[in-house]
Amino acid sequence: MPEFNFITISDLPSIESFYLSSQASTVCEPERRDPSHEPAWLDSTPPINKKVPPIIPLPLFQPQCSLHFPPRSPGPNRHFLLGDHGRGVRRRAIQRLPPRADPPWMAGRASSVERVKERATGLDKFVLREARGSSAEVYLYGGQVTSWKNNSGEQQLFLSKKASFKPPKAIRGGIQICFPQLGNHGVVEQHGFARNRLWSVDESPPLPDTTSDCHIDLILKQSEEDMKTWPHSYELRLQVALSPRGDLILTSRIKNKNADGKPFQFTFAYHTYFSVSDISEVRVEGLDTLDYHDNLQSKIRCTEQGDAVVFESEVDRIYLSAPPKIVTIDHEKKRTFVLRKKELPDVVVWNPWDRKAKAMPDFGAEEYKCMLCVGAARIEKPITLRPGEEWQGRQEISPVPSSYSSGLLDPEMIQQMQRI
Ligand SMILES: O=P(O)(O)OC[C@H]1O[C@H](O)[C@H](O)[C@@H](O)[C@@H]1O
Repeated sequence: MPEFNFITISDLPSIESFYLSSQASTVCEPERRDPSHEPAWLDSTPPINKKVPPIIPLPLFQPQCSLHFPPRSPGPNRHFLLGDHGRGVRRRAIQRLPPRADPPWMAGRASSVERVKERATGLDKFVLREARGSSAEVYLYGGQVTSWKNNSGEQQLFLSKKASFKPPKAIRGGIQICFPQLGNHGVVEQHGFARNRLWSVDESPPLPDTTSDCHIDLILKQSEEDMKTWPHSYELRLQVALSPRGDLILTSRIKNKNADGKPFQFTFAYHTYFSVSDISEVRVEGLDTLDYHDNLQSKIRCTEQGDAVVFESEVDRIYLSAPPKIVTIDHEKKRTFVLRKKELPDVVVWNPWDRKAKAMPDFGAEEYKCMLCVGAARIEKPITLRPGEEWQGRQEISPVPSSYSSGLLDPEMIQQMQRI
């Protein structure tokens, strides 16, 4: 699903139906007055996501209306043509749209990235503060995000009160980077070594894919010690970014730097601990009908029967070949996490429930009630890289109001998105 750009068109001509086009392409043809109609598309070059319905019914005959567009369609400051349908472009109108203005409270505020030494742990972390209010904390230890607050300052990630920040234990919570393996199927330790190694700041990061001006780039390379068990030279880059909307975007790049000509193979996961209000009120959508490996039943392959995953006992699964968008709905908190992923087909879903919670030294006995792991991964089909080759994977999480569920957008969400 694309994100949306919003524009406001003033002075709509009073015509019964119209179409709207941009320099690049025709955008959509709203059906006559009936808001329940899907728009018809006048052409398909370049392809536009046809699943996008006219979320805000187009109020014809009103002097002003808001329309939504997929991101590749025109943004601010571009020309639009407005014409009545069927008879050519009769009332040709070209509008130059004003750039979306920042809200007044943003005046003088800028994003920042600060390096801080944590007194309690002695570890270095980066504090990202996006100008519109969201923030994140990223440790050099594990390259791990341990905190992510939305634009209203609410924590979105779970971090155990009993988390250990002492190597070699991985920090329990946040987003763990699992490389070069997830689980214990491989030659290295459970979930790989990346989550408990000290990363460095990436001094020569690749150009960011996002428009975010609030990000940190980290890098992990092989150590002599690790070469004993996993004899490969690699560069694992991680960029953590906050978007103006408060989304948390993680991009990883892994490059084979072997000088001996040998390829290597790995699996990967963003083991993401969400903070939830009450696990029994949470549902994960987007995984229905998928096959999964059930780690509680010797990894046997099962098929999801429900239309959503709900939690009444321990769950430890790897869903296979999931769609690019997975939605975790927290009814009680009225909050939804929309997780979008690239090159990471699989999804880890885990809640230890009471018995396992008690058995974990770095996890509170009751904490299973307020956390849920849902993370993008690449497990079933490991990646093989030859020397010089690079792989890139990405996980993007957006916090949205709970009335949003898979594939549907509602006016409340749109209003909220319009405000930022
Ligand atoms: O305790 P950890 O090594 O961090 O692993 C925590 C959990 O991670 C994954 O979700 C695995 O599927 C679980 O079996 C495991 O218990």
